[in-house]
Amino acid sequence: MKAAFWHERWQQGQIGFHQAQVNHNLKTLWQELRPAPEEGVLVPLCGKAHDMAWLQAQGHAVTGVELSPVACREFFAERGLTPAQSRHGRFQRFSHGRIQLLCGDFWDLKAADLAGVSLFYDRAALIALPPAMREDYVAHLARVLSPGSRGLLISLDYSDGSLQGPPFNVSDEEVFRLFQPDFKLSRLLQRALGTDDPLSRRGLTHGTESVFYLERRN
Ligand SMILES: C[S@@+](CC[C@H](N)C(=O)[O-])C[C@H]1O[C@@H](n2cnc3c(N)ncnc32)[C@H](O)[C@@H]1O
Repeated sequence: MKAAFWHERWQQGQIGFHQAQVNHNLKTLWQELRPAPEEGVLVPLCGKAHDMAWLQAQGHAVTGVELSPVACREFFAERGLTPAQSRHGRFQRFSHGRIQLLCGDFWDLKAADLAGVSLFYDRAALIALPPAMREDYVAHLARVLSPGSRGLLISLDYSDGSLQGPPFNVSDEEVFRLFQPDFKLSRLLQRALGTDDPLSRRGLTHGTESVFYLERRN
């Protein structure tokens, strides 16, 4: 997926992936990480997810990484906040309180940008990427996260080919294959997508959502 694809989606407001509320799995499963409020959270490919505000409300400092300046601006504007803006390496940094959004390419993120971060949250990031980019994504995640970092991954498995991604089909086997070299992982939950899921309007008939616990190996 080229950057232009995502810029266009945001400019045209075609953001069906954006959830109107905080993700249910995040609220129910975050405690599985045994998170301490002083631990910072990385949210790769963050969009303008309400999940980041929820994470901040749990006491965490949040670092989101997002290509689109539209998404970064809207995240703060929708909360009536005016973020401070500065240059941070190759990123444009928007920040307010304990949330900073680094606007730019995830692959430009460095371990040094994540001081104090030992938690992460991936919802609709891995599954937004086509197969050829996923290995690179996981390798980069492993590169920037410090050993022992824990995170949640929410993925989507639909094998009937009924949908043209993104979101892409990522089987649980693929999740294990991608992450196992650098992460310990276990599946916390798997559930069938209901007919009320927004993806059913795009033709998805059978799909499951899985939530994984991940821990960066030492
Ligand atoms: C499917 S959306 C998910 C957004 C968010 N995680 C959520 O739950 O709403 C994927 C997001 O990744 C962003 N993105 C895609 N490629 C990226 C990259 N290389 N670096 C940073 N952000 C990227 C897109 O602009 C888009 O907002």
